Amino acid sequence: MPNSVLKGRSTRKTHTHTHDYYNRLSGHEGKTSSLFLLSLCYLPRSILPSPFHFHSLFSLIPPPLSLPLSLSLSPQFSRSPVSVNFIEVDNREMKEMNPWHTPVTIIITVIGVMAIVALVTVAVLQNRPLPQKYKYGIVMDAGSSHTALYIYEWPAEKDNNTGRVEQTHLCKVKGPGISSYASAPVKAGESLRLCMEEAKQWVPGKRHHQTPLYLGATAGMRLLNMANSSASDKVFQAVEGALQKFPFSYQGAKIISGQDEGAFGWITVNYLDERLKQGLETRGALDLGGASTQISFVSDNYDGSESPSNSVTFRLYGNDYNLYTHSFLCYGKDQSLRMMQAHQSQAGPATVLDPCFHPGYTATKNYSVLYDSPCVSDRKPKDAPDTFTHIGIGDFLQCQAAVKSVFNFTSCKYSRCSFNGVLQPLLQGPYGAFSAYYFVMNFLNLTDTSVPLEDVKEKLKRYCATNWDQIMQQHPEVKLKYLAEYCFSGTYILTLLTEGYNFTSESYSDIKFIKKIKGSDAGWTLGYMLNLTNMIPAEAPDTPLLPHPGYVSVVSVIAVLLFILFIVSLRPLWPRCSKQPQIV
Ligand SMILES: Nc1ccn([C@@H]2O[C@H](COP(=O)(O)OP(=O)(O)OP(=O)(O)O)[C@@H](O)[C@H]2O)c(=O)n1
Repeated sequence: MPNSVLKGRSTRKTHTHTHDYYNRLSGHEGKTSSLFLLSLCYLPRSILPSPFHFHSLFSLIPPPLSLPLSLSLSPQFSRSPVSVNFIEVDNREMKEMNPWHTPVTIIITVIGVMAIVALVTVAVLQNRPLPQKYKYGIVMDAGSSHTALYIYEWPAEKDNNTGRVEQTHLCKVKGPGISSYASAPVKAGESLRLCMEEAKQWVPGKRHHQTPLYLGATAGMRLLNMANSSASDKVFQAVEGALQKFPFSYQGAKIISGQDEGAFGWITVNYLDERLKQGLETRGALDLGGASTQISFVSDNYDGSESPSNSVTFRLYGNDYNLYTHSFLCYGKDQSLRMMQAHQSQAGPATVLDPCFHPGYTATKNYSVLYDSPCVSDRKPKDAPDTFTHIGIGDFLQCQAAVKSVFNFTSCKYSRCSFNGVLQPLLQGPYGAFSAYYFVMNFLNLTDTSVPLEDVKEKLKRYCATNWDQIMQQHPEVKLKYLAEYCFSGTYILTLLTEGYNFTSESYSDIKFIKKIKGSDAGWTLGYMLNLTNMIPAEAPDTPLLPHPGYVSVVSVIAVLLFILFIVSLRPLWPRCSKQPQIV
């Protein structure tokens, strides 16, 4: 831009004019624009692409502000000791020489800015997470001691692989397990009604019809089915009739096999721990119920060729697993107590002295009730009286010996066995122990497995020796049936783990007693539902390269870079300051 366009004035005159102009524009928005122009011209040369022609900058002021084409100073500037030369520019000439005023440049600029704004807006809006909608699934665990209803939920748009399934509600059915209703099957169905009503409240109405409802029965029904299959069928009929009255998508009630119970418990634990998705070392699962107990783990020493009935193979998230699992029917804690007491009362005595119950504990028990289970029925003494007096003596060491009597360690046709001639590969930790393992060890305050096993046994020894009256006084809130059995249950757990499964003083610390993982109960139900709804993909899902915030950031940065590029590309059109700004 030729310097001739600038028309410098004498300092004195300029000063006067400045004041005149300032007076005219005082409070006018023109102040800001003028200050902006001055600032641009005072930018260090290094950041300016070419020397600015000071007069050209007037053209950057929008037309209404660039008139009258006289530069004013903000009050701050006019008060500073620095004096400024006043500049007057011929407006018409300026317009002709400044390409920023050409319609094409203005249109390109406007379109460029609009395109960038549109790009960023679309990036933000299109990828904005939608308000979360959920899907639901209901699983009823019809266990030997009780039934529990679990409600799971997961994000609706991600059900085929990536959404996390979480437990939202647990309802414990009042009364015993459904197998206890063999003589009055209708009551088995009725017992489920309250929890089903609760489920109707927890699952939004518009999701009811698409919410799958499963009922899986475990060892209690396995035993009833063995003892009396028609009674078991009637219980299922009653249960089905009751469940079908509810608006959910009923998927059937069935007895799940011990192998499935073990495998689904293992899936639940490792799914909740996110070990499957990330392909991490898995955690073995130890599940202790009332009528059966399961052990499941992956071992490098087990490929399924030895005792294939203990092998379950999976392909989950792109990884192959060869799981060892075994379910010991009758080795849940209620049935094992029966087996131990059957052993103690083989001769049918009128009094049974029991080292696994507290001193001072006395109860009258019925022989026919004790032997009313396929786990012990064949051992019922012939000439026993109807009842016997059950007396506690609280001796841990004797209790341990009595508990051991329920395990058979004599025969093993495999390379190594746990008990009862069942193959068990070398233990490979870590392990999660849940259900009754947790209830019992938590009550006894023995969940810390870093405490040496000998100390754990010592604590249990003292607990067992404590008088029953004192125990009842200390725990008035605990159900008497549970309370009376914790000495036996603790002893059984330690014996099962160490003598049965061969945990040593060292490997005992690999066990973690758990109830919940990230808000969901550890147990077979979640794994069961994940399997039946195909919620765990065999292959690792394709994940988007960038999460939503990352995507928006990248698009925004690209948009800003494009904008800068666009501005720089117009460099030939940039206005210039004069080499010697007219500011003194
Ligand atoms: N606070 C509690 C709750 C339960 N229990 C015991 O824990 C066992 C129940 O465990 P659970 O996993 O619920 O077993 P079920 O599902 O009923 O049994 P199964 O899986 O063998 O059918 C029962 O022996 C019960 O007496 C306990 O000792 N303390």
